[in-house]
Amino acid sequence: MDVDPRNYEHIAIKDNDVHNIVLSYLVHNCFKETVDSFISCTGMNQPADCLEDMEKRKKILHFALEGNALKAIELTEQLTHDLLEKNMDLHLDLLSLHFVELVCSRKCTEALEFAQTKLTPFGKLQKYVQKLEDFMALLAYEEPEKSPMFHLLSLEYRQQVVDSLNRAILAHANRPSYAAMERLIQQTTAVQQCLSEELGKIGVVSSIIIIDSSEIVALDKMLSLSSLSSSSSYLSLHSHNNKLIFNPLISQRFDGRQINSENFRYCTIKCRLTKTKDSSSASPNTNSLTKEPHKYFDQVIITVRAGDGGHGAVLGVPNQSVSGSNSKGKQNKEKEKAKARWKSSYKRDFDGSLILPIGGHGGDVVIYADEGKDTLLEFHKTSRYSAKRGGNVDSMGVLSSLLRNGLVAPTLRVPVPVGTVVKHKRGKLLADLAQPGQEVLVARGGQGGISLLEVPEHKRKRMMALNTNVMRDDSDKVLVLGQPGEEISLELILRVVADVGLVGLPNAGKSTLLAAITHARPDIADYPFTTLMPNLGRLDGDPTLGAERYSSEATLADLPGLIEGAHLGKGLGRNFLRHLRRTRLLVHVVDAAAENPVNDYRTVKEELRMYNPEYLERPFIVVLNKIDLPEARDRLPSLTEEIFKIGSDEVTYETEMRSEDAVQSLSTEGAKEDILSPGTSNKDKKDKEIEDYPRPLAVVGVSVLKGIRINEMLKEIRAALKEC
Ligand SMILES: Nc1nc2c(ncn2[C@@H]2O[C@H](COP(=O)(O)OP(=O)(O)OP(=O)(O)O)[C@@H](O)[C@H]2O)c(=O)[nH]1
Ligand SMILES: [Mg+2]
Repeated sequence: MDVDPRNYEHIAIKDNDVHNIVLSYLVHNCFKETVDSFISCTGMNQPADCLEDMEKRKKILHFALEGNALKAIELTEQLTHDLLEKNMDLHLDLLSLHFVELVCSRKCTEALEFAQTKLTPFGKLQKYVQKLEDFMALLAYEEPEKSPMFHLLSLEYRQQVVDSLNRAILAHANRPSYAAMERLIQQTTAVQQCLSEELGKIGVVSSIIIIDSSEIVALDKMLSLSSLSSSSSYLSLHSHNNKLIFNPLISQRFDGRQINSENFRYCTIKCRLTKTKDSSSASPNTNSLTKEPHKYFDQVIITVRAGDGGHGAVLGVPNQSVSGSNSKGKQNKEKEKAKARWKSSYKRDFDGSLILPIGGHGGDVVIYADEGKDTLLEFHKTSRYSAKRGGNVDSMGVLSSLLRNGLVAPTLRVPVPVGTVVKHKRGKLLADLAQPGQEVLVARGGQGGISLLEVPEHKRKRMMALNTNVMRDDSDKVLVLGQPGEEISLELILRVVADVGLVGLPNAGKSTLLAAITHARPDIADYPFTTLMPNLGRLDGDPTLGAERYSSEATLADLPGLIEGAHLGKGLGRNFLRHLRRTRLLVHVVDAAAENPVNDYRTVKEELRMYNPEYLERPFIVVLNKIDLPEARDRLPSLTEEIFKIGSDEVTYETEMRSEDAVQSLSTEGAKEDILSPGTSNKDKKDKEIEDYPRPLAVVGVSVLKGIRINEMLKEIRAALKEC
């Protein structure tokens, strides 16, 4: 009788099947006591063959897990003879456990010697080199638990090795290396994943039929879930000839054979897929990033780590003894030859001293200003940057002229937007990357380790004549190890670099103005706070200047709109007011068709004054926008006059930020508050009225949308830029 998968759910599960799965799991993992009580509870027969070696395996695994890897190796060899000889991966893993144990107990000399005698022979095979380097690197750290290779010291790593040892011993005894239950869990996970990929993140109840669970092997990839529709939530896994077949509808594809219920034993597992949160959106950081990018636009903390230096090596002197010859003359001849070979194999400096290879320098970390970057947003997603470690000197080698220095790791170059200030997390200013291409070295890679000669005591005297620095000496041993690279937490603060800052209430037309005179394409819409983050645009040079036109090019920054109370944090504008710091000229954009444009203008000025009175001392022009609308056009003359009158003739513009002010302002960025607190030296400025500050350089009526009087406005902007 063919089996309809929809009927699988009604198939009764036999207790015995489940008991077998559980028992095999307990035996597999050497839970001896539990095995005994499980058997007595369920009344199952003692599976004598399986229990036989459980005791021995348990002992071996126990030693390995406790850190006595050498004992575990010894017992494994007794139980399995050639297992470790054949399985080099496992052998190295076990030896590494002993090495790690020595490192953890700070027995560095012992660890180094153990590595040289037992681990480095594995380095003959390229596939082990990286692993060996990682282990050796542990020696370079005073606190290896805090090194980048810390996971090698973890219990998880040890457990992993113990698990693979267990599997290898079982496989060696021709027993399944994974317990049926482990397989089952793996398969269930795979099915769950396939289901959720296929059906989306909707709730699905699926019945997974595991057939002949003791024989379950990996999923057969030839079958797909293509025929799975959201309504068919039944899957079946068929085991036949050690092949597991996975198909929503009973497979006609199953080697062309008919499947019927008599061929298989069944065991049903129910699994419910529930709505799961997408892990990427689960992180609060990413979540808030997508919702409120403006908050993360210009400030971030990152950690950078330079690469560790590669290790030097303790180099052996080539073996000069010649064995197997009885003839003295021949022996002497061979000896002479070996001596000559050994001498010529030295690399020497011009003064005859030996040159020994050194480990490669670890990669430095450099931060540089890149014109292609606009924001610091991406650093919120990836906040850790690590350079590569330098290459080791070939520790297998004897001294020869072919021995090379370890490879120098490349510098890790991290691009940031132009205008980024780089600081130590706790304050110290490192660099202000205001020009494209400017860079700062923030973390130095570790120095590579030196190499030493392993010279027997009786030859030492003669060798000393060659070079005094190459002798092996206990106190120098540490220098053989590459030095750790620097790690540092940095604060990056973006200061938009622009010549002109556009300020005004929301909806005044700032973004429209930017789009009208530059190639920038900011979002424009008929509602406030369209602009959430500054937009930059490049104003072409003045064509009337001929060849000098390029010197009159300028960058404009369109900032989010300001509202009353912005200096106290209302709206978005305050987040960006600090970006006006580097501008030379401000352009106040006023909606001349608004209810009270003069009031609007005053509001913006007041906010600037409250935030930083110096902003009112900066040269500025006023653009009365939207004069295509009759209500603006009609009152343009009176508005122009009124606005022009606000301010004093007597004060002059502060056309330049003095350099010490600039440095001061950057080094106090940590406080983030540009608002002056009472008692500061600028208190007087803050107490001044708007009328006490300079008047605008010009007031122009335009319609940036309709292109009315744009040229006049450009003329005023250019003239003002020339002045400051
Ligand atoms: N009639 C008219 N409408 C304009 C003019 N300039 C801009 N607008 C309109 O005013 C609205 C707001 O323009 P935006 O450029 O987005 O204003 P904004 O100052 O950047 O606003 P925020 O980004 O919210 O601060 C849009 O609907 C524009 O089409 C103009 O000269 N005339
Ligand atoms: Mg805008």
